[in-house]
Amino acid sequence: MAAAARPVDVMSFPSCSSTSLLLSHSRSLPPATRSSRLAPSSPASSMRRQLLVGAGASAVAALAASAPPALLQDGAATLLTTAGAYTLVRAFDALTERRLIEQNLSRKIVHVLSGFLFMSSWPLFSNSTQARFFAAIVPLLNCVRLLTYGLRLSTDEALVKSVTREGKPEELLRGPLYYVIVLLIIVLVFWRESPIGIASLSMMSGGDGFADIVGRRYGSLKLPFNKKKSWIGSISMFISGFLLSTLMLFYFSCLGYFRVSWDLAIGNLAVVAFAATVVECIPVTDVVDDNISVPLATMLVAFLLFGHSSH
Ligand SMILES: Nc1ccn([C@@H]2O[C@H](COP(=O)(O)OP(=O)(O)OP(=O)(O)O)[C@@H](O)[C@H]2O)c(=O)n1
Ligand SMILES: C/C(=C\CO)CCC[C@H](C)CCC[C@H](C)CCCC(C)C
Repeated sequence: MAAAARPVDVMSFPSCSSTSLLLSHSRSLPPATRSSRLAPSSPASSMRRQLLVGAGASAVAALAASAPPALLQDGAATLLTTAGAYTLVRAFDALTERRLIEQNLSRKIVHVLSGFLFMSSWPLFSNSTQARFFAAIVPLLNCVRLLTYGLRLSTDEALVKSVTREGKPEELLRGPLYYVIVLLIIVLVFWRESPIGIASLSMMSGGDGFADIVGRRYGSLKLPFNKKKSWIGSISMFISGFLLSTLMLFYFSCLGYFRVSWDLAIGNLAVVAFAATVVECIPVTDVVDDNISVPLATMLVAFLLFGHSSH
C-alpha cells in the first residue's frame, strides 16, 4: 500500500534568500569584470549602466524575497517545462531536417514524448492550489503557438516539419491542437491527484503513439472491420498504453499524491487500456480525431472504474 496520500514537495527551488544571494553576488563582481562583458564605453555611461544593473538586480532580489516560495517554484517549473516543449520540437526538427528521421516518425515520437515528459514534469510544481494553473500555462502557450502558425499568422518551419504529416501549417489545427487542448483539460480537471487524468494522457500519448509507430511499419494484417488499422497496431496500443499508465500511476503514488490498491488498479488499467484500444480501432476515428476519442473514452471508463474512491 503506498504511503498515505499527502502531497509531497518533491523539489524545492533555492529559497528567496539564496536567490537574492545569487543576485547580490553579481553586484559584488569587480566593475572590470561586469563592464568587460559590455561594449567599451565612457566612464560616465559605464557607471550609469552599472547603477542600472545594480538597481535591476536589487528590484528582482526584493521581488524574489517577497514572493512566497511556492510562487517562485511554480514560476520556475513553468519556464523550465515551456523551454522543454520548445526544445523537444526544435530537436525533432533538426533530426527531420537532416533526414535522420522521417517526418511521420518524428511526429509520433513528439506525440509520445510530449505527453509523457509533460506528465513527468508535474512534481516540479508546488503543492499549492495555484500549481495546476501554472502547469496549464504550458499547454495553453502551445495552443496559442499552434493557432498562430496553423492560421498562418506567422511561420515556424521547425514546428510544422516536426509535428505535421505533410508539412502543411493548417495540419497544426487538427491532431496537434486537439492533443494540446486535451493536455490543458487534463491538467485543469484532473491534475496529478487522479488516475483518470494520468490514464487518459498515457493512452493518448503512449498508446495511440505506439499504435501508429508499430502499426505503420509492421501492420500488414489489417483489422476485418477497419482496413486502415492493423492487429499489431492495436495490440501495441493496448500494451504501451497499459504499461505507461501503470508506470505513471506508480510514479505519482510513490511521490505520495494518492494511494493505489494495486490488486484493483492493475485490472482497472487493463480494462481502461482495452476500451481505449477498441475506440481507437473502430472507424469512428474517421469522424472524430484519435486525440479526442481516445482520451474521452479513457476518461469515461477510468471514471466508472476508479471514480472518487481510493485508487
Ligand atoms: N491500431 C492502429 C493504429 C494505427 N495504425 C497505423 O498507423 C497509421 C496512422 O494511424 P492513426 O492513428 O490513424 O494516425 P492518424 O491519427 O491518422 O495520424 P496522426 O495522428 O498523425 O494524425 C495507420 O494508417 C496505420 O498504418 C495501425 O496499423 N493500427
Ligand atoms: C504531434 C502531436 C500530436 C499529433 O497527434 C503532439 C504536438 C505537441 C505540441 C506541438 C507540443 C506540446 C508540448 C506540451 C504541452 C508540453 C511538453 C513539455 C515537455 C517537458 C516536453
